[in-house]
Formats: sequence, C-alpha cells, structure tokens
Amino acid sequence: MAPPPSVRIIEVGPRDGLQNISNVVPTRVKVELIERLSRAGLRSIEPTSFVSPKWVPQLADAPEVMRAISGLVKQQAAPGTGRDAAYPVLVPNVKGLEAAVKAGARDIGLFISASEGFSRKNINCSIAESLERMHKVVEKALPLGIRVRAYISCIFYCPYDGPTDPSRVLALTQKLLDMGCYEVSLGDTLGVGSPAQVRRLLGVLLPHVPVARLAAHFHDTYGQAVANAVAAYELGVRTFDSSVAGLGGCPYSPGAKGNLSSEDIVYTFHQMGIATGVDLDELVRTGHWISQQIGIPNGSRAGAAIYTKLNPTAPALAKNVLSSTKIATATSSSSSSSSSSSSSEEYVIERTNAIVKITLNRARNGNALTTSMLSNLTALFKSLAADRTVHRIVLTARGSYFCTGMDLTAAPATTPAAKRANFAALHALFAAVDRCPQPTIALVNGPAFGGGVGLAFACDVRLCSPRAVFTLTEARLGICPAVVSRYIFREWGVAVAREAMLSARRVTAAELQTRTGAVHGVADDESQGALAALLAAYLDRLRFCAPGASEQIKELARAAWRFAGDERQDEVIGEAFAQMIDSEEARVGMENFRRGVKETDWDNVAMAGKSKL
Ligand SMILES: CC(C)(COP(=O)([O-])OP(=O)([O-])OC[C@H]1O[C@@H](n2cnc3c(N)ncnc32)[C@H](O)[C@@H]1OP(=O)([O-])[O-])[C@@H](O)C(=O)NCCC(=O)NCCSC(=O)C[C@@](C)(O)CC(=O)[O-]
Repeated sequence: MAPPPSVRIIEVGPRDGLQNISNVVPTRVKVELIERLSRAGLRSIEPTSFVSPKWVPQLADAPEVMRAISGLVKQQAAPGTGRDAAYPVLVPNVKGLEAAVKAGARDIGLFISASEGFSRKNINCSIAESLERMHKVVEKALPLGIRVRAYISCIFYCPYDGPTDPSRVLALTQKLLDMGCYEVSLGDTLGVGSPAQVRRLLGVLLPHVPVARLAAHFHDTYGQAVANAVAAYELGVRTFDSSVAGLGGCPYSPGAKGNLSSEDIVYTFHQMGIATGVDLDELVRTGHWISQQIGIPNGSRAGAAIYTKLNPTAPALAKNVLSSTKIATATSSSSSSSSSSSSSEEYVIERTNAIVKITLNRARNGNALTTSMLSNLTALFKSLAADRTVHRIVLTARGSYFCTGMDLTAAPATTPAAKRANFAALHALFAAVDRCPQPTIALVNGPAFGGGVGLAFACDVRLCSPRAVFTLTEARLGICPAVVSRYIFREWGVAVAREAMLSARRVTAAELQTRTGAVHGVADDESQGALAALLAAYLDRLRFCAPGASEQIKELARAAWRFAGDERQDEVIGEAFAQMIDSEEARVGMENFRRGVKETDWDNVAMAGKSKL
C-alpha cells in the first residue's frame, strides 16, 4: 500500500518569529521553545541566526542557544536521520558562517532578495553583490559538510520596487541551486500574495526547477497564508516554512499578522489527510505556552481554537473570546490590526489585540443584571484578570441605557440561603471588576441605575456620553444601595454620594466630572462617534503605560483608600517599591529611555517570565 502523502514543515518561530520582538526573550525561553517544538515532532527547526547583534539584538545569544540545543543538532547527524532533520541557522556572510560553525551548526540558511530595492535597503548591496557574497559562503560551507538552504524574499512584491517579475525569481532560484544550495525557500515577505500569484509564479518555475528543491514561506498579512500553502501543495511543493503561534510579522505592515502559523497549516494538512509528523495537540500547547511567555496573543486561529478544546475548564475567556490576535512587535503606534468577537444574549466580547471590550447586550431590558449575567460576567472578569495578554478592558452597553441595575422582574429571594446567594453573586461581580489587574474603563453610553451605577464605578475610569445620568434609585424602591455603596462612596466621596443616595436624584456625568472628578471624560455630543473618539484617544494613551506598573498602581490606590495613613498602607507601598525596582518592566522602560525611546509602546513589548513585575 502506498504511504499517505506527506509534507515537511520547517518551523521558523524561534528565529523568524522571535526576531521581530523588540524586547529580548531570555535564552532559556528560546531553548525551551525549540525543545518543545522538537517534542511536538518538528524535525526541522530554525533555531537562531548569526547576523550581527546590531541588526537583530534579539538573536545576539545565538551561540548560547546552539550550545544548549547541541544534543538535538547532533541527532541530526545520526544514521538514518535523513535530510528532513535540520536546524538551519541564518548567516549573512562568511563571518556569520564561521561563528555558526564554531557554535556547532551543521545546516545554514542564506537569504537574498528578488528585488534590487529591498536588497539595497535591507542588506545594503545589489542582488549581484549579494549573490557573490553567498557564493563565498557556500564555497566554504560545503567542504565542511555544512548543508546550505537559501531563502528568496519579495517573491511577489517589494515595498520599494513594486511587483516582482517571476522570471527574476526563476533566475535566482536556478543560480542558488547551481551554487550548491539543497533547497530554495520562496518567501512572500510582505504577505501580499494570493493563490493566483502562487500558481503564476510556480507556473514559471516548475518547468525549469525540480519541485522537490523548493519550499514555500508565506506570511499572513492578508490572511492568505494557508490558502497559498494549499495552492503550492497542489502544484507539488512539499516543504513549508511556518511559525508556531504565527509568531513574526511584517516590518512593512506594522500590526500585520505574522508568518503562516504552524498550527494552522498542520491542521489544514491533517484535514486533507496529509501527514506532517507533527503532534498537533502538543504543537498547540507549545504555541499557547510561548504566547504566554512572551506576553503577546496567540496568532494562530487553529491554535487558539484547539487549545480551548484541550482545556475546556481553563479560561472562561476562551469560551467567550473566540480567538486571540497577534500584536505586531514593532514599536509603531499603529499596530492595532486584527480583532475577534463572540456574542451571547447577555453580552458581546470583542478583542482587538490587547484590548477586550465587553458590551452588555440586553438592551430591551435596559441591560438589567440577571442572575445568570452576574455569574457569567464575574467568571469573565476573573478569566480576563488572569490573562496577561489582555492589557485593557472596556465595559459598555447596547441600547439606550448603560445598565439599569439588578433585574427587578426576578422573583425576590425569600429564604436566608437565597438571600445570601443573591448578595454573594452581586458582591462577586463588583469585586471581580474592581480586582482586575488591568485598567478597566466604563464607557457609559446612557443612564445607569442602582447596580448599573455600581458597575460603572467599580471600574477605574469612566468616559461618558452626555446622555449618561447616574441614579441611585434604591431608596425609592424601599431598599438601599448596599453592595454598590463601597464603590460609590470610594469614587464620589461620602458627602456627594450620601446626598445622591438619600435623594435618589439624577446625577449627571458633567456634575460628577466637575464636583468629584470621578468621571474622566464626557463626549462632545450624544453621537456614538463622539463617544468612540473619546475612548480611542484614551486607549491610545494607555498603551504607553506598562501593564505591570498599572497593576501596581491599582494596588496602591486600593491601599490608599482602605488603609489611608496607617501602617498597612506603608507595607503595601514598600512591597510595591521593592517589586518595581527589580521588575523586568523597569529594566525595559529605563533601557528604552536611555536609548532615546521616551514612550514605550507596551502592547508591543514581549516580556519574559510569569509576571511583568
Ligand atoms: C429604566 C427606566 C427608567 C426605563 O423606563 P421605562 O419606561 O421602563 O422605559 P423603556 O421603554 O426604555 O423600557 C425599558 C425596559 O427595561 C425594563 N427594565 C428597566 N429596568 C429594569 C430592571 N432593573 N430590571 C428589569 N427590567 C428593567 C423595563 O421594565 C422595560 O421593560 P418593558 O416594560 O419594555 O417590558 C425604568 O424602567 C426604571 O426605573 N427601571 C428601574 C431602574 C432601577 O431602579 N434600578 C435599580 C435596581 S435595584 C439595584 O440595582 C439594587 C442594588 C444592586 O444596587 C443593591 C445593592 O447595591 O446592594
């Protein structure tokens, strides 16, 4: 019986994926990533590169990484291992080759651009000079038994020269194979290609080049990476570069999705009955792990979906937030690019990179808080609190009202147990909002009543429509605003809050803004657009405030309120100071300042270790 069709996956995450991340990922994390990928069945992994640390500071630890994975690299030479096991390191020139060989590399990768403009901008030489440089490396590498893989970038399009003529790619491919490279990886650097372009290019190449000597390297900027890989497969290509968790990015499209995700392409091939040799579940766990380690959302859609299935009890968030999105790792301020959402009758959750927006969705009941909403929202806020990739949370509502408080149509609790449960559910929700480590922003679109007022003031910040009016109606109903009082007294001050509770009067956002400072912005007019603009400007400011520091600030504020002036406040301050001084964030922020980067875009900073502090 014929063996099932198979493909070879070259995992490029540890090199191509991580190299765009501006803050240094610790060597031990890189090494563990490579080991995990290997355990997931990936036999070809690009571990690092030997380019100058000045160009790619992230990979300055290449010798240490190679030393740590020397066992894996040695296995590559074991009898019967075959060509498919490889750890190609990128080298730019003979100097890089020498360093790579010294570090134990047995397989190298060389890169060249199919476009003159890109070549000159990227490596400061013409294509002809680049070929000459490669030739020198190959001449030295082959006699040492070092195998050479080549990458051609900009196969479809160059940011400087425009569309790439396929005949140029053909000519280069032939030269590289003639030179002695065992394989040429065709790179759509900008991720602009589509299956039609893949067919066109391969149509030009395949009459002249053995397809077994070609690999495909796609980026997902326009969401075409999997489709492109399938198109290439259908034309006979059997080797694909991909990156776990879709790590990577396109330097010319800040915020764009990264490389073809390994989880996505392995899932696709398995669905097609094509073997990859990869344990997809293990790969998915690895993608989740590295995303957590470096503090950026998992860029693989299949990865996020499968991880949720594998861990049904883990994040309630996973149930609600359909998939995470990749944050670009450049330091540009325009990196917000992709989003996902999920909705229920109770609320809608939208995620845009590091921001999660929750929109209450029971407009016909004024977004009154049912028992089920209380428990689901509590679980949601708790899971968001635990997710280090979420940096800011926005709470808003659909319809005319923000939230009309407790559901008054529900049968009243009569037994002591039911009353306790009622209290516990209310208390838990406000506490979960209050204790979120991330800055929480209530975007108050309209009037709020009772518990709805509590919800807005359990958040850290309030941005309001001029329609937002806060009414603590409880006294009119013969009850008192017990649970919410904690947040109302804290944010409004006792004098204002007591009077508003006693009179159950309407308190406008403008009044709270001027009298108490507990409203932080009121939109210019009642339109949705004005409120959205207010939010956008505020969120943009918050991305320059470090997440760990924000968490600490919230602790300090809580302590200031609870322990004002007493020794316990000093204890919290002392702890915060000690943690701050040693924190990874402090190191990054200060280092950036010294380098002249006055404002660090923390959404694009990868942080090592469990805590950002
Ligand atoms: C909001 C207006 C002015 C709209 O006035 P309206 O004339 O009802 O206007 P509408 O046409 O916009 O209708 C909104 C719909 O939402 C419903 N609705 C509205 N609110 C609720 C609610 N809470 N529970 C259940 N349903 C609610 C309302 O009954 C109506 O349903 P419909 O008649 O179309 O079927 C009026 O309906 C109203 O006064 N609602 C009550 C608001 C209120 O007093 N909330 C406080 C609740 S008590 C509380 O939260 C206690 C707590 C948590 O603070 C205790 C503690 O802290 O310990």
